Amino acid sequence: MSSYATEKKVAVAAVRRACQLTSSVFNKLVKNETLTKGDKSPVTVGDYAAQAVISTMLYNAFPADPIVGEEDAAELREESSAEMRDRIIALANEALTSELGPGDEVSWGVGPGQEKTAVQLLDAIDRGNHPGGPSGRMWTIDPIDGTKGFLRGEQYAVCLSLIVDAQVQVGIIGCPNLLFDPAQPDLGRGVIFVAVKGHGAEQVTLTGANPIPLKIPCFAPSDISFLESVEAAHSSHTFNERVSSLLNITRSPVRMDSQAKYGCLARGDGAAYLRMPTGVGYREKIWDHAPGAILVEEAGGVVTDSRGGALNFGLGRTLGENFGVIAAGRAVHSRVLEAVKTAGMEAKAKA
Ligand SMILES: Nc1ncnc2c1ncn2[C@@H]1O[C@H](COP(=O)(O)O)[C@@H](O)[C@H]1OP(=O)(O)O
Ligand SMILES: [Mg+2]
Ligand SMILES: [Mg+2]
Ligand SMILES: [Mg+2]
Repeated sequence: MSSYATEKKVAVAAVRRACQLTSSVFNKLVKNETLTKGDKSPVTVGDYAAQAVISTMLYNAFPADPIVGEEDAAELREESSAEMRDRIIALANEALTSELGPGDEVSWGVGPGQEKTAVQLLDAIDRGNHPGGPSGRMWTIDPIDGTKGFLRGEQYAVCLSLIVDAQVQVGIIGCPNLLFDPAQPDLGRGVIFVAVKGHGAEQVTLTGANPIPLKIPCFAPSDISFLESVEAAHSSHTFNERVSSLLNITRSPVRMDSQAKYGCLARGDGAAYLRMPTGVGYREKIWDHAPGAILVEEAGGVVTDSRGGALNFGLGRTLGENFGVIAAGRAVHSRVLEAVKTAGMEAKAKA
């Protein structure tokens, strides 16, 4: 099985630079309220600029690889976006060319990259327009996952994956605001989760240091707690409550935005991630689950939809029909799956 060593190096380096960018956007634009509350622009600036950085670095290393990215530059190309566009270009170039210190020589093969023109960076964002599908290599980019968490100064994630013939091979999740070790808060914040299919999962610092292999622990029933979205609109809190009570779970759920939930699951901060749709019609996106799914599987866990079926990353930009997501260690997963089926039947009988 390929170890995807070059892909992993480039992907970690790209996520590292993008994390530096999103942190700086938060400090410059969100924390100081440079832009008014409720204005979606700080996150929009961060989204576009981070996708530009990651896409540029991927192109440098793998020019033929298609990209399924969340953002596209259509709006940015409009004359009315000139001010925001300039800000994005400056931020992306700063992130692409800054000296990051130890471990950075991997980024471009030879240290920091060259400045890019506005045209090159807009084109880089638009390279994320690949439709996805069942065959070939493709990368997924979610430049800021958990935008609500980003704006609150809580959890968000910079997410990147490599999919080959519909199978996720490499997954990287950068979490600038996540404690490196919740048991040792003085180690500070900032984690990059890394997984390669068949080669395990690990976490490193934002500088790529201190690698720690990840393995989902076995949980005693009394230690089980759920990880779930903060936003009730993104996944059903009430359904999770019912599943918890069917399993006699007494611990409160841990609420957190973004794919940081998959990372926390992979290292044992929470025993199961349950994401049930809140209504009909929303289709989960592949960039919201591919990096998390490979991470949890490589840490020894199981990721399925709510019926126990595999997530299909070969259907296009979405996971197709949305039946939710259940991720957990093997033993917990089968118990949660049973309870989800029971809760689902109860809900149907009531409707
Ligand atoms: N109705 C919805 N159901 C499920 N997920 C959603 C819904 N609306 C948005 N999302 C996505 O959920 C992800 C965040 O999940 P969480 O709340 O667990 O952090 C985001 O990628 C967000 O997409 P988007 O970035 O387009 O808003
Ligand atoms: Mg997302
Ligand atoms: Mg996003
Ligand atoms: Mg979004």
